[in-house]
Parts: sequence; structure tokens; C-alpha cells
Amino acid sequence: MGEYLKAKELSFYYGSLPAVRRVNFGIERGAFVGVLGPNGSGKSTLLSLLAGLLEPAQGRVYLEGKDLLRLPRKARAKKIAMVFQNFPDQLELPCHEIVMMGRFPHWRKWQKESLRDYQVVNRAMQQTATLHLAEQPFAQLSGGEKQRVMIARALAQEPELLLLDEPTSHLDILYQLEIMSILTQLREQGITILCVLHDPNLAAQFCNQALFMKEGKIFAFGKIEEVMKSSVLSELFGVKFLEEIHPYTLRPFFIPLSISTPHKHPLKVHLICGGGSGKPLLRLLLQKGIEVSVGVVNQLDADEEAARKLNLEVVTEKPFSSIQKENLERAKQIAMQKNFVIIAPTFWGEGNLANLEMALSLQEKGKKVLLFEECFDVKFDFTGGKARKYLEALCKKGALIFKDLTSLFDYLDESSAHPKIERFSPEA
Ligand SMILES: Nc1ncnc2c1ncn2[C@@H]1O[C@H](COP(=O)(O)OP(=O)(O)OP(=O)(O)O)[C@@H](O)[C@H]1O
Repeated sequence: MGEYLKAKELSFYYGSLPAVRRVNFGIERGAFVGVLGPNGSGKSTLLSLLAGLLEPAQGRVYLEGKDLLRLPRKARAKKIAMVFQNFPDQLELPCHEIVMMGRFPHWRKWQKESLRDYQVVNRAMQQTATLHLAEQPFAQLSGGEKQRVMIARALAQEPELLLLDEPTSHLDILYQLEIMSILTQLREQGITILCVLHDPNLAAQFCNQALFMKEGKIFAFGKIEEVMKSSVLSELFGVKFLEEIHPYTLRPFFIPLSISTPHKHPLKVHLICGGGSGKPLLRLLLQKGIEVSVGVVNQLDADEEAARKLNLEVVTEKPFSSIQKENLERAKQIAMQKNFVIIAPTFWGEGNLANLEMALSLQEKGKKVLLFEECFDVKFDFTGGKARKYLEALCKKGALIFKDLTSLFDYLDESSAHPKIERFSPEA
């Protein structure tokens, strides 16, 4: 556990509403932590507790091993600066005076601005690209400009610890990246940063740690490469994400798939596919909230890659290798837990033919097998007709054949409404 900033059993209530619940974590000096979580999960409250602006109901915050609330207010303000989500935005003061406010903790009573204060203010405004706004009244700035001036004010405080609550929320994409780069530079200068962000990609690209909050508790905390996973983000936000690797930062980035599954579909399917034949099916099945497992597919196959990125249960075989018995057995066990086995129109060779054998054996055990007319197209068969024989055997024993995806999904919809009724009969 880090020693610089520590939260120990930290709890806070608004009246009887628990906003932060028994939070424990610690960070090292110089960390850059992205704080993420759904709306109302307690991120802002946590930041205010870490700044010493709210007093915890239970627990304590320790800065360099010292109880934060025992530090005199001025000493605290010299060490910690906070950029708030909301600020009084109708101030008629010129921006340089707003930034100069950051110097207050460094002043003695009746002290006037020194040359050094002006130098620090100047530097902070340079760093945030706000120097040209120095004489302008704060109230007349755009939302993004105001936000940058407030960051300049925090920098003028020359803090060791910088706490920022959604500093990029009003900024266009260029300034979002600029602010994150500024924060990265500050981190390189030794400033410790905790920053509430709503964009997982900004956190993944710029922060070195992520702290995820859910319902007032820590949901996950750790290095970006350890906790920033599509599975964690999906569980946190209730949104499915596709995870990719950024081509040159080599950090993960996430694409929301806009597939939200608030109501889990009652049906589960096992998909036999390969070479990308499963992708259109996967998309539609997942959109409906149907649980899908995949296999056996070779590693590096397009369907294997898609299934892995979507965090599906997938049984794989080594690249370019025939399916081994143990993998087939594993796929069988997984498929037995599903309502249907679906066979996509896939190329068949000696290496993956065992999947059709598996489908037959699953059917013999009572599993319903669904396939497409297109599966019988000779162009898919590189086994000299063996694949077709398996497909015909499946049909003879009751597999259902569908013309297209629409008819398959009509059938699945009907089956989920009446899960016990199997009203379709196989076409020849
Ligand atoms: N001043 C307040 N009085 C009463 N309840 C509050 C107050 N501030 C926050 N809350 C409640 O406390 C909980 C946590 O709020 P908080 O603002 O810390 O969450 P957040 O994760 O920062 O949310 P957001 O992402 O929407 O900014 C929420 O349920 C919120 O409604």
C-alpha cells in the first residue's frame, strides 16, 4: 500500500445517505490516479474528503503518515489544491486575479503580492494556455477557458497533491488532451494527482493507476494494465466495451458497444463458427442479451479474437492445429449448459471437422442444433464431402435449418417466450 496518501476506513454520509463507504487505499508520491465510476458513486465526495474539505464520519485520511485533519488549514492548502466540478462562474475579476487567489495559502497576514507570486501566476497561466486571457473578466470566458483558468489557479498554489473533479468536462477534444498532457508533465515534476474522469480512454492513456467507485465503495483499484479491462468497465457502468490496444501508446482503449443488457435474456447459446462467420451472429445475439459461448476455434482466428475481446467464454485450439480431444470435451461441457447449439456457415477442413462431430454428439444428448441453409454450400466444404455428411446427419436427427438470420432470431424470440415449445420441424 502506498505511503504518501492513505485513506483508511473512510466513510461519509449526507444525512443518512452513505456517500462513501469504508474506503481503503494508498498511493505513492507522484502517482497519477484516474477516479472513475457511475454518476453518484461518491467520486466527488471522496475527493473532498481527501482534500480535507469534508470531515469523515468514520476513518481517516493520512498525508505522509499524518492525520490530514490535524494539519493546520493553511499547511493543508499549501500541500493540496483542488479543482472543483462547479465554480462561481459569474466573477467579474480579471483572470490573473483569479489565478493569484491560488497564492493565498503562501501569504502572511497583510502580505502583498511579491515578484515571485507574479512569476508563479505567470507560469501557471502559460502552462494552461490562459496567459492571453489574463486581463479578461472571468465571467466572460467560455466554459473550457474557465476550466483552464481554474486549473491555473490550482497550479499557482504550487501543490504537492492536485485533486481535480472532472477537469475535462467542458473542454473540446484538443483541450482535453492538452489538459491531460499538462497533468502528465506535472506528474513528471513530482506532483501527485487524483483526477475524476468520465472517459475511460483518457484514464487509460494518461493515468498510471485507476480507482473505480461504485455505490460509495471501491470497486477496483490498481495499475491501469491490471484493472483497466473491458470486463471491469462493463460491470462498473453496465455497458459492454470492446477493448483494443492503442497502436503507439500500447495502452488499452475502449469502444462502447452500446449493447446494454439490463434484462438478461433467458436463452443461452453455444456457437460453432470460425474465420469470421460468427461475427454477425455474435453481434445480434449479444444485442438481445443472450449469453453466448464459442468454440472450438483456433487462436488468432477472427471469431476467436472477437469472442475474446467481447469477454465471452471461448474454447480455443492452438493456431493452425486440429482440434484436440481435451478442448473438444471442454467445449461439449460448456455447450451442454446452453439451450441451443448454433452452427454458422463456416469453412470446414480436417482441422475443425471435430466441431460437427461434437454437434452430433450434443444432439444425441438432447441439445437442439440450429443451422443455416448456407451451411450446405459446397464452397465451405474442404473435407471432400465429410462435412456435408455430418450436416445431413444433424438434420435427419432434428436439427433446424434457417434461411437467414431473421428467421433464426424469430425462432429464438418465440422459444424464449415459450421455452418448452419446439414448434419448428427441419426442412429437407
Ligand atoms: N450536498 C449533498 N447533499 C446530499 N446528498 C449529496 C450531496 N452531494 C452528493 N450527494 C449524494 O451523495 C452521493 C455521491 O455523490 P457524489 O457527488 O460524491 O458522486 P459522484 O460519483 O461524484 O457523481 P457524479 O459523477 O454525478 O458527479 C450521490 O447519491 C449524491 O446524490
